[in-house]
Formats: sequence, C-alpha cells, structure tokens
Amino acid sequence: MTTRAYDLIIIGAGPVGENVADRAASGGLSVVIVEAELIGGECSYWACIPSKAILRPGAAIAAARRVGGAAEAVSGSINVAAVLKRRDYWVSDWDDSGQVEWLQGVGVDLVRGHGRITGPRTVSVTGPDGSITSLVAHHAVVVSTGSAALIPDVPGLAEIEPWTSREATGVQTVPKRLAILGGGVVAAEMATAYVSFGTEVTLIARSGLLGGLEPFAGEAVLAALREAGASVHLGRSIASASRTDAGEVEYTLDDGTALVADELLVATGRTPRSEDLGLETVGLKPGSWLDVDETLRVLTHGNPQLEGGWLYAVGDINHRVLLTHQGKYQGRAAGDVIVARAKGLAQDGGTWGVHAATADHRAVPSVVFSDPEVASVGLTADAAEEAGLRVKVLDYDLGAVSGSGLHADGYAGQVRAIVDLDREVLVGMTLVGADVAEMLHAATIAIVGEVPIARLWHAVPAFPTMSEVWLRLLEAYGRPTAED
Ligand SMILES: Cc1cc2nc3c(=O)[nH]c(=O)nc-3n(C[C@H](O)[C@H](O)[C@H](O)COP(=O)(O)OP(=O)(O)OC[C@H]3O[C@@H](n4cnc5c(N)ncnc54)[C@H](O)[C@@H]3O)c2cc1C
Ligand SMILES: NC(=O)c1ccc[n+]([C@@H]2O[C@H](COP(=O)([O-])OP(=O)(O)OC[C@H]3O[C@@H](n4cnc5c(N)ncnc54)[C@H](O)[C@@H]3O)[C@@H](O)[C@H]2O)c1
Repeated sequence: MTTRAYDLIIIGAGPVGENVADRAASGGLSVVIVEAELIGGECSYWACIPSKAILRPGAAIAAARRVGGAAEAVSGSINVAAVLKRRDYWVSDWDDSGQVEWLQGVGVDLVRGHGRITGPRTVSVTGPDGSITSLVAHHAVVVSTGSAALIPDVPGLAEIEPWTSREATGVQTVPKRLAILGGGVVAAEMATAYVSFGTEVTLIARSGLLGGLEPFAGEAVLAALREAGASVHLGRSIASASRTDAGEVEYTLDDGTALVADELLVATGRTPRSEDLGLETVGLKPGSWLDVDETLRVLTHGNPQLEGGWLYAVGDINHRVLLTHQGKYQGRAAGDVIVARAKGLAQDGGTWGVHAATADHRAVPSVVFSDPEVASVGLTADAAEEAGLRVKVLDYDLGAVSGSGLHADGYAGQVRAIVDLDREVLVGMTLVGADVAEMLHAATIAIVGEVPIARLWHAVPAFPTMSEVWLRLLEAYGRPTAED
C-alpha cells in the first residue's frame, strides 16, 4: 500500500471533477483525481455527447424536409449504421486516452480505481488490480461522483435487465420495438432519436411530458412524437415486466394493458452515486445526495467530522441541477474557492460572487433536443407564482415571425417570457420550436445581467432572424415613454 499527499483530492473525473481539477491546479494546488471508469464521465460517453450525436441526424433530415426545394433532395431513410459510427467518433470509441493527456497537460495526477473516503481528508482507492492507494489531502476533498439511472421498484423490472440511458445511447443494434418508461428529458430525447431510426416506440408516462417546464413544451413534444408514429400512454406506469425465452420484454401497464417490446428503456430519473463512497466514516448517510452551501461545501450540520469545511460536493451529486454545464460552472467556483481558502486569499461567496453558484437558483439554461426543441432558462410562470413574484407573462407565436417562416415552411413554435414587474427585468424564458436551442443564450444573458426591459429595446435583433421574437415580446410588454 502506498500513501500520497496532495492539497486536493477529487473523487470522480466526470466533466465536473475535471473542471474543479483544472481551476485548482491552475491556482497552484497539487491535485489528484480518482476515477473508476472513464475520464470524462457519464456525459462524455453515455449521456450528453452520444445522445446528441444520435439525435442530430434525424433533426438535420427533418430540417431539410421542412424547406420547399430542399425537401425534394431528401430521399430514402436515415442510415442508422452511419449514425452510430458518427456517435462512436464522438465518444472516442469509449477510449479516454485524450482526456488522460489533458489531465497530464494541466498537471493533475490520476489514480484509476474506486475511491472511498476513510475519514476526514483521507481517501482510499482500490485499483482495477485490487491494489490500494491511500491519499491524504492537506486542504480539501471534492466528491464529484455524479448520478446513475434510477430503476423503480416494479415487479420483474430489475430482473429483465432493462435498458438505461447507457444502453440507449450506446446502442449497437437498434431494436425494432422499444418501450420507454418515463416522461422526462431522457424519455423525450430517446423517443425522438429512436423514432428517427424507424423503431416502433411506445412511451409510458405517469403524467404529461417534460414536467417542470412550461406545459406547452411537453404538449408540443407529445403531439410531434405521436405525429411521428410513437404510441404514447399518458397517466400510466408499468405494473410488471418479464422476458420471454426469445428475449422479448412482456410488460403490463397499471390499467392491465399487456404489451410487448424488444427492449424496455427505464428513464425515470437519477440516483446519487454515493452508496459505496465511505460517507459513513465521516458521519454522512451512504446513498444520499450531498447538501452544499453556495460555495459547494458540504453542510456540516454540527458534524464534528466535517469540521474545517474540508469536504465539497460538486455536480450531479449535490442535486442542485443535474446538467453538465451547470455542474462545470459549480466546478469553476469550487476550484477557485478551494484555492482561495488554501492560500488564505479573499473569498467572494456572496450573490453573483466569483466563488458562488448563484445561477443555480436564478438562471439555469437547459435544452431538450427533441423535435421540436425545448429551450428554457430561469422561471416558468408557475414557478414565478410559487416564488411569490409579481410577474407579467408574455406569449408569442414563434411561427408568426418572418425569420421563422423563412427558416422552415409552416414553422410551428411558441415563446413565453416572464417579466418581474417590480424590478422590470426578465426572470424566465421558454422557447419551443425547431432550432431554438441557439437562441437561448440571449435570454440567459438578459436574466443574469438583470438587463432592464427599457434597455432591451436597444438590443436590436437582426432581420430576418427568429430572434425578432424578442421585439414582439417587448411590444407585448409595452414600449417605455420618456416619462418612465
Ligand atoms: C441520457 C442523458 C443525456 C444527458 N444530456 C445532457 C445534455 O445534453 N446536457 C447537459 O447539460 N446534461 C445532460 N445530461 C446530464 C449530465 O450527463 C450530468 O449532469 C453530468 O454528467 C454530471 O456530471 P458529473 O461530473 O457531476 O457526473 P458524471 O458525469 O456522472 O461523472 C462522475 C464520474 O465519477 C466517477 N465515479 C463515481 N463514483 C466513483 C468512485 N467512488 N470512485 C471513483 N470514481 C467514481 C464515475 O465513474 C464518473 O466518471 C444528460 C444525462 C443523461 C443521463
Ligand atoms: N438535454 C439535456 O440537457 C438532458 C438530456 C437528458 C437528461 N438530462 C438530465 O438528466 C436527468 C435525468 O433525466 P430523466 O429523464 O431520467 O429524469 P427526469 O427527472 O427528467 O424525468 C423522470 C421521469 O420519470 C417519471 N417517473 C419517475 N418515477 C417513475 C415511476 N416509478 N414510474 C413511472 N414514471 C416515473 C417522472 O414522472 C418523469 O417524467 C435530468 O435531470 C436531466 O436534467 C438532461
């Protein structure tokens, strides 16, 4: 057994752990990162990247089909083998050597294996060959171990070895019939991808689609999936599942309907990867999400083992926002504040401070890459009401903007903006329609910058782009007068 000492130990080299490592190393700390699987984590190999790689070809074909003159050039069907080959390129054939080189380049040491906390500031790593490496941190330990697919407790479900997002994004042979349980983001995106492959998709959602977003978003995606041939059962769940000798999945809905598929994808949310992490050795509960303060430090709640604030939890594992870009944002703040604390430098963990993840509460951008796309940031109308804000809700038909009509024949889309009437600033925006993803960042900037609505009149959208919807929304709000 070897023991090594570093300023900072990071457990989990997903996109979030990598960002913490980068900031801390560039701030002059000695850093080691521990990884059990591939450097780059879930996002790079089994989530964001492969899912978007398999969605894009279908979206590109659909885009061409919506433009008269171009539509005529689209003949035949999608080349699934070529799609999967392109996906393989984007996941580097599940080889992380490029990321290993990057770690070396930024001066971060890597220990491959499963990391477990063994006490305050100490971590033990069991390597693939069973060897043990003991690590001691002078300053901090960061847990960035992410999340895994949650399999609900449905009779027979675990036994049939259902697909999770890993199998759905890493598919080698596309099934003819795919059942999907869940109505969230993974379900919407994978249904969209597999429908584009020509798979017979059956989606089972216990409520509507894309809960938590503006209701018109889920309704538009639902209508499009049905239009594309998917069979969608709303208000239903799966009561039992089994596999036949031939490998088919037989499952029953909670209304007694019996159905069959070749594979069943479970897309019912995530569970924290903290079960086998040694949390019990420092008075925390194994298998729990880790609550943190604004600087991503695990809340001590008077726990003497966490004294000195040495433990941080960043990314999915803290359950603030389960998105890569937001986790990386947290990672930059955490890496910098660990450096500041280690070196006794000034800290800025107040609202919008460099060491605080304030945007987690105010402006989380997210895109569902379904067809239509759903891009949202900040509050929905319901969330604004729950927060007790006095708001004006501005709705506009995105298809009525010239830029949209030019972009695609019969463009269908919808935009909703939420304005805080007391501060006269934007606090939320949701866009639904083809290719709205790239329009989202303007709204994020307006919210984070707290740009006054009166000033937004000077932010002129280029003609004829879809962004002209901003003008229509401002008109719906009302143009300021000289007296205002
Ligand atoms: C299908 C799917 C699609 C998604 N698409 C998007 C998207 O388009 N955009 C977006 O922003 N987000 C997306 N997400 C969410 C995104 O994948 C996560 O938010 C992101 O991966 C979280 O990063 P992380 O570093 O916190 O965790 P992870 O990426 O899960 O990385 C954690 C790492 O820690 C390692 N690890 C865990 N435990 C240990 C241990 N004990 N010892 C050593 N190593 C350990 C794991 O092996 C892993 O490499 C998607 C998620 C799914 C499931
Ligand atoms: N484009 C993106 O940014 C992107 C893409 C995919 C995933 N993600 C992230 O990954 C995370 C996980 O996605 P997800 O879709 O698995 O989770 P989710 O939380 O988005 O959706 C879970 C769905 O499963 C349903 N559900 C939960 N338990 C159930 C049960 N027992 N029976 C039937 N239905 C049940 C819920 O009602 C919900 O519709 C999300 O938080 C999301 O942020 C992001």
